[in-house]
Amino acid sequence: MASVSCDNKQESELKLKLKLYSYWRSSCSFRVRIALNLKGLKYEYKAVNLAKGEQFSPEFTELNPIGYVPVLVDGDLVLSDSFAILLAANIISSSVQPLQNLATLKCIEEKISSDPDVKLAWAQHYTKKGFVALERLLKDYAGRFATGDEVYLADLFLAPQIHAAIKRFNVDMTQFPLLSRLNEAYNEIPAFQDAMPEKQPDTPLASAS
Ligand SMILES: N[C@@H](CCC(=O)N[C@@H](CS)C(=O)NCC(=O)O)C(=O)O
Repeated sequence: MASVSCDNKQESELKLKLKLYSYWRSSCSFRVRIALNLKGLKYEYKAVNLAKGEQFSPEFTELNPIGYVPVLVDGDLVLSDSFAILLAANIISSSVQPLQNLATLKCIEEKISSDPDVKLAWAQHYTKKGFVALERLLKDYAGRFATGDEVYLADLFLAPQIHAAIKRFNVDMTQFPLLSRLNEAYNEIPAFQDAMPEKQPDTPLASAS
């Protein structure tokens, strides 16, 4: 019995070794949640409420001085950028997500207009601009997934951005048939489903279970 409980203890310590600082709606965290799920890696979910500004708390900025999620902590190793965790899918990461990030939208609200429609139009504009480019770029490469018939890095970046476009920014996806088809494929995979914002422990959405 003693050795069993010791094994169990080791197992639970191992499970708790990985900690993901995440926010339910964060597309950058969503990328990493998919990757961890695909790898079958269990992690402790550490919720950082971006809407309440918890990313600027001293405890969090100790881990990531720029105040962004995700942060993955593996023992003594702290990885504070989804690129470092996953490598690249550049259009989403450089030309779409930063332009619809909470920090950008807040700046527009403070410096340009407090009308929520202005923020929404901005987010829609840059999302569509990126999606138009992606539809063209992926047309000769896509299979079931973005770059073939296997899930690869581009899919980890695309799925969260398409999800945000639909659920958060109300983008008309009929203009993007290829991305819509990819989104349907993502929605069938458990690793993607379990990483979705509405399934996270910190989601305020009623559908959370
Ligand atoms: N390059 C970073 C970007 C991280 C990032 O922009 N995170 C967003 C959530 S998706 C965030 O924490 N935003 C907080 C804010 O805007 O204050 C990465 O890929 O991890």
